[in-house]
Amino acid sequence: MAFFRGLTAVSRLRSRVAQEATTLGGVRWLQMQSASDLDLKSQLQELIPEQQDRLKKLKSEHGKVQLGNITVDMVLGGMRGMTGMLWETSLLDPDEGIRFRGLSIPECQKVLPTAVKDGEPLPEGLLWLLLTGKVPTKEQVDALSKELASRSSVPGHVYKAIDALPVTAHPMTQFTTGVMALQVESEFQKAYDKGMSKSKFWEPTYEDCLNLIARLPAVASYVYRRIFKGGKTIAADNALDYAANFSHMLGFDDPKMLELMRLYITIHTDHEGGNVSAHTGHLENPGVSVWPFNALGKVGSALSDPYLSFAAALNGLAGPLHGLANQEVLLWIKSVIGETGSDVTTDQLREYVWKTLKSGKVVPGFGHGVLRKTDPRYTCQREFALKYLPEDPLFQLVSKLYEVVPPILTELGKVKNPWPNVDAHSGVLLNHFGLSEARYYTVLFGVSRSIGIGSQLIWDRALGLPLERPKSVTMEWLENHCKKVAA
Ligand SMILES: CC(=O)SCCNC(=O)CCNC(=O)[C@H](O)C(C)(C)COP(=O)(O)OP(=O)(O)OC[C@H]1O[C@@H](n2cnc3c(N)ncnc32)[C@H](O)[C@@H]1OP(=O)(O)O
Ligand SMILES: O=C([O-])CC(=O)C(=O)O
Repeated sequence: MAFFRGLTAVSRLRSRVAQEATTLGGVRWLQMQSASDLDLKSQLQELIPEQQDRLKKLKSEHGKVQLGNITVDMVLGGMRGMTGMLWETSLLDPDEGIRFRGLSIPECQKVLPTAVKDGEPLPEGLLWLLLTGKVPTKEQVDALSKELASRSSVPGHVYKAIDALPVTAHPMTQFTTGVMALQVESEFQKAYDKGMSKSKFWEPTYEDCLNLIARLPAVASYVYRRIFKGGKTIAADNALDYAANFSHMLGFDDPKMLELMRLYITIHTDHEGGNVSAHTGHLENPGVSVWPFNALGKVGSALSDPYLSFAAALNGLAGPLHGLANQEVLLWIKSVIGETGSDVTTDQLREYVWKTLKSGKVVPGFGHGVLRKTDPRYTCQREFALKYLPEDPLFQLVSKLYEVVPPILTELGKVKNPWPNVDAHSGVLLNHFGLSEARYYTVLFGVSRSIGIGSQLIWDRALGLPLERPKSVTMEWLENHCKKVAA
């Protein structure tokens, strides 16, 4: 395939000194040298007018082209298979999995800058890629690391807001409260209140999103240390990259754990637009708010600022069928061991899976709303485990589950995808390096997802995407409609 042949040429391309642009598989590879090329916002400034024209042309020339039929099943089935929104930063193929601006996870691992030789991609590089569609140079990624560090200071009232909650509150509740408290500094809200013109909305959105992404590791690690380490916080080391600094503030400095955090933050960022958290953030619904901040949605249900939107997204992520599944997987694995002992046989495992299903529960970490094969985010975490922790007993149990669970789910006859998803693997990796508090895991997912949701939010504003408001109908309406169609 031309795209893969193109990829082998990427390293040659990237080593060229002269400015050069080629189009490969929808991604434009660009090697640049000037100082302003290191500034992400300047890059966007250049890209936005051409993308606005592209959207205008698409609308005017192809606005009436049909994308498929909507069936009653789709309306009743959570809109599965219904193409209904624009999401530029990533696209999910049911068999191949996610592509970030056209690049699969293995391709990102090949071309995105790393902190160590042959290491995992730096999440700053993925942020750059999601926002611009271009693979950044190491210099661009380093500049973005510095920029995020310079934006990372968290106002004291945020910690006070978190401290107002009982320490027993779920980490996601504490984290979302912190995000809502950050909202009082929203640049978008200030600009909107001053009457800023719509054409400029993307700029304060950019400021808010970058500030939000930059500040989340400090808020998230505060929550972790408050709940699990007696409130003893660790100061940031702003010389480190984004993921390494986050790991450091959590209390984990093992170089392998830093690599894991870089991989973890990179792969959880974005999963096209229809997943619960991304879609919720896109809808920007300030109705999903957390006491005592529920009076803050004054910018209105359309154009809620990035903090409000992201807090709403986090509330969706906190559901056990979505992001909370990473917590559920590790707790489930530990409950298997608690019941059967650490040398679990295949038969015992099979029995436990059936017991879970018969009690009316799902097997966490398996199945997906869109994917129909093993999640490539699972596969890359498995490769990480094979490299760094092949002897870990929980990793071996996860490997055994890969053999045991899919045939059982297939036997049920109703599960569309029996294969493991991203959440089936993440917990055992974190647990290996000492981050064993499963209840915290979804917070890590949330920090990462800010990168995808934030990137798309900036493009939502740059492209002037409209308020989202699909039509709903009643059962009676559907029955009458079907009668008319049959007549
Ligand atoms: C980051 C992420 O969000 S990845 C997903 C994380 N979530 C999990 O791992 C939780 C376990 N998995 C699930 O519950 C589901 O597979 C979901 C929620 C991810 C997808 O749900 P759907 O799109 O409805 O899946 P699907 O169409 O295959 O469901 C059909 C039936 O199979 C069931 N099913 C699907 N996966 C599983 C599973 N892992 N265990 C048991 N039953 C399952 C569904 O509950 C549904 O049953 P029902 O008809 O009695 O209601
Ligand atoms: O795509 C989905 O529906 C769920 C998912 O895997 C994610 O959001 O990462």
